[in-house]
Amino acid sequence: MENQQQRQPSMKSRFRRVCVFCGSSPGKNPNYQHAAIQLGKQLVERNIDLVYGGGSIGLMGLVSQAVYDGGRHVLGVIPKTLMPREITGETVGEVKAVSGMHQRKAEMARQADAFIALPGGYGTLEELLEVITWAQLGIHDKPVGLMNVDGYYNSLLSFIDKAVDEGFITPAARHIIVSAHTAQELMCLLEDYEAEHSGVASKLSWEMGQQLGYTVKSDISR
Ligand SMILES: C/C(=C\CNc1ncnc2c1ncn2[C@@H]1O[C@H](COP(=O)(O)O)[C@@H](O)[C@H]1O)CO
Repeated sequence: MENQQQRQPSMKSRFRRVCVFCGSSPGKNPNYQHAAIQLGKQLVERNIDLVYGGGSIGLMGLVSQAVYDGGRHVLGVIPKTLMPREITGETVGEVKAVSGMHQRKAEMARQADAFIALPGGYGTLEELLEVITWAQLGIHDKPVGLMNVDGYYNSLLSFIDKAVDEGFITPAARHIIVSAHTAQELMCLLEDYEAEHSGVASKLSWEMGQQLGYTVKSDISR
């Protein structure tokens, strides 16, 4: 379908670009695929661009196509090793090649004003937990949303609540995760989210920036 750049935005958002983590598989429940498309449409409606892991496979392909079809900018960040079309498929919009998986995550984080995880597997969980950990440390204060489609993440949320009960996660850090069952509800919650954690770990931010190849702290903690 043609990219409809001239479509008028109908809603204002505090976010310019959102990073979506999601399955490289479509999942068995059609509601996961429906949710990926709905999230893409929500971003379009709110005039928000997308950054994601690139390619057209699984839920990644569905969300990126929906954003692209709605006329918003799509940025796919792909490690060079995953670039062959037979691995991740064609990417709509702009493609940024990076040298490895760590650089990909850093670049996606740098480019985004907020993060959202749809259902997914190990890759999605790893990406999600990393941005939560970075928020906990104060490396960034960007909102992190969980699309709990049909209760897919109920067991993860229960586990995190247990970690709070057992003293491994503070109640303040528990509030980093904003979850909802639908894209519309989640976007509304994220728009209102205010970071509760105190202080920015400036030394850590700086060191991580150095490690990841960025020269200034604000590249990540913006
Ligand atoms: C697993 C195989 C290929 C996966 N190909 C990927 N292509 C693009 N992005 C990927 C891929 N694998 C992981 N990612 C990143 O992690 C998330 C998806 O991982 P999940 O394990 O499917 O949840 C996604 O957000 C990407 O950024 C070969 O069989």
